[in-house]
Amino acid sequence: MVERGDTVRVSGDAGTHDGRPSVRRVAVLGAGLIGTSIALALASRGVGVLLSDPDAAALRLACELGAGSPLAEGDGRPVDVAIIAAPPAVVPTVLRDAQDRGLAHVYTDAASVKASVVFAAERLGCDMATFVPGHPMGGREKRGPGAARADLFLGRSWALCPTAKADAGTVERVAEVARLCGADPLVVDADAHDRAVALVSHAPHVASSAVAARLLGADDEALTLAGQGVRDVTRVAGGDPSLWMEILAHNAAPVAEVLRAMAEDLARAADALAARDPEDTGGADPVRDLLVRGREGHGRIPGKHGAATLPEYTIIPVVIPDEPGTLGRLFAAAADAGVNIEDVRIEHTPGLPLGVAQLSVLPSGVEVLSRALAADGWSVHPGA
Ligand SMILES: NC(=O)C1=CN([C@@H]2O[C@H](COP(=O)(O)OP(=O)(O)OC[C@H]3O[C@@H](n4cnc5c(N)ncnc54)[C@H](O)[C@@H]3O)[C@@H](O)[C@H]2O)C=CC1
Ligand SMILES: O=C(O)C(=O)Cc1ccc(O)cc1
Repeated sequence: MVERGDTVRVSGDAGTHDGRPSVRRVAVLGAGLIGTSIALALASRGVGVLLSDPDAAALRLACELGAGSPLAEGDGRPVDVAIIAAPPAVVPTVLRDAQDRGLAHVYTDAASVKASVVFAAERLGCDMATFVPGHPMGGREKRGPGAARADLFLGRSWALCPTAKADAGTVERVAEVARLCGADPLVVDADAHDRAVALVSHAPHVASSAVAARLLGADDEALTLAGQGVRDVTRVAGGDPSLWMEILAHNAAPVAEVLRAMAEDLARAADALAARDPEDTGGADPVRDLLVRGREGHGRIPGKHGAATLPEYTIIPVVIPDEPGTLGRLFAAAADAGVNIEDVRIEHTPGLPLGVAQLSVLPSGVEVLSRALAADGWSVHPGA
């Protein structure tokens, strides 16, 4: 039995409840990045998935990817769990509408903010006995079903924020959805959740945007010098501004508090650097203090839970000419070698006729692929 508390890990085996699977059919409302990723993960575990989205193209693509079949084609029987994976502002109305239709026995959502969703759901008269607000802590800076991945939540925490009105058994049911997706369910109070994600997700997103926004005024030469560090720090800034504006507006006060503290650190560092004597190498320094505290803070980020279950890809860099048809030939060569390319990223050097394709493959395929590509005339750099 799950108790509500500040943060409580939910025990249990993946996909079972009292030894029997209790989540066999789900509906996912919102077939974007998160909804389709949840659907793909559940479908891969044998769960029947019905999907809906007001965007017909998103729904079609999600279904084509194997995430499920359209809800409209379902038989009308209530599913075990309905998962609302739509933007935060619409979650309460989607919930109310789904409950009015008797769509499911239990309802959850995936919105990045929780207290405002709970507040609006209660005000709308939603049945809080069957609603367990949730938040999977896996994501990407991309949106839409095309960016979905069945392994998006592997080893991630998945927050569950039931109110005191939640029926016994509902939290277990939603925790099972999280476990079926490979995640680690954690029961946490909605306000505590919002303060936590302000610190570990929402304020970092704004900080990433602040770093990336400085690049707008940079000349091309400066950008040519961009290395992996700035790419890492600004990755999440590539997220959808409309979705993030909604997330930040729904968690405004906790995010503002973290941003103010960051701004103070940065202002102190800037003042100290501006006043710095280049000869002075010792003594107390606000900049050093920030760097030391930063390293300590970084060290506090826990490793991914269950990292052993994550597929580890090896990246094989291949130098490619920047001309039409190159990628097609490269992929065909990989297919001839019988090795699946799990992911690909292209690095271009502006002004150069060459780029680097970073091919992600399972370790078992590295040697076969490297040898086959080299034999086919490609410039391959495994281990680089
Ligand atoms: N992007 C991320 O990395 C993460 C996002 N989330 C949360 O997941 C939710 C979905 O975000 P994403 O999948 O990233 O966005 P997305 O933009 O990829 O997908 C959202 C989907 O919801 C659909 N939608 C809009 N109104 C709807 C309605 N009334 N009923 C059903 N569907 C509707 C849209 O057409 C769209 O296909 C948001 O609440 C977000 O806060 C949670 C964890 C990570
Ligand atoms: O891109 C990443 O690494 C993320 O961590 C994304 C993310 C975005 C929003 C969330 O509510 C949860 C996770």
